[in-house]
Amino acid sequence: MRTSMQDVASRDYRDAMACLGAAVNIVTTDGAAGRAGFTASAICSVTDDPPTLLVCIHRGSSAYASVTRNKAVCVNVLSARHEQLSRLFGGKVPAEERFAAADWSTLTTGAPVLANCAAAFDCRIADIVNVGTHDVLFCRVVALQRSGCTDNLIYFGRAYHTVGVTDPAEAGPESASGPS
Ligand SMILES: NC(=O)c1ccc[n+]([C@@H]2O[C@H](COP(=O)([O-])OP(=O)(O)OC[C@H]3O[C@@H](n4cnc5c(N)ncnc54)[C@H](O)[C@@H]3O)[C@@H](O)[C@H]2O)c1
Ligand SMILES: Cc1cc2c(cc1C)N(C[C@H](O)[C@H](O)[C@H](O)COP(=O)(O)O)c1[nH]c(=O)[nH]c(=O)c1N2
Repeated sequence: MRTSMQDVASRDYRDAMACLGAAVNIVTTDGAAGRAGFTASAICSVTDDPPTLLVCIHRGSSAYASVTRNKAVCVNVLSARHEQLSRLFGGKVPAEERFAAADWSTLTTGAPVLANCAAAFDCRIADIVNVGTHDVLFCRVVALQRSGCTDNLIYFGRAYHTVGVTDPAEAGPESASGPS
């Protein structure tokens, strides 16, 4: 199907975006404005000098006030075994219940860092740009956590998939490779 620029409805846009596979992350924050976190796929690297990534957050998200007031986030890149955790942080579950489901530490900003995630980027928010329903957060990386980097959780075609080699001993029953 071809659609011209002027007819692009948000539903058509989302249907096309569902064809763009993306890594799944849990973005967390903590500080005076409280602890919060949400699942996010709209994240990418901006520049390595200074190390900066961007995160798109819906202004209606329950995490929005805490994230923007604390001005700090940790981007926790999920591994294959984190599908269930991604679902918990994907909406409608109270923050305490989301965080109770995993082990967390901190690096520099105090934002929660997920134990054994593929990588964690601890960031201060350097700039915020409003675009439509979302804010684009430009996040300066101030500390890192890296682990084995063996596998990733991917969202594609409105379903979870995995890439890389997953240790069967670590994988949960829900994290088999392929759509779920
Ligand atoms: N960037 C986002 O805010 C974003 C991304 C992925 C999923 N979601 C949310 O997760 C839920 C399930 O999503 P789904 O992929 O199964 O079906 P969907 O039809 O809602 O989304 C398909 C694709 O469109 C994009 N998208 C969805 N909602 C968006 C939004 N509000 N702004 C910008 N891009 C958006 C994403 O790339 C998503 O994978 C929905 O509530 C969706 O809004 C939001
Ligand atoms: C795979 C996947 C990917 C994303 C999301 C969901 C899922 C399942 N969501 C939605 C987001 O996680 C959800 O809306 C928040 O948790 C807000 O819900 P609550 O307001 O907390 O109930 C989401 N939201 C957002 O603001 N930016 C994003 O990049 C994404 N990406």
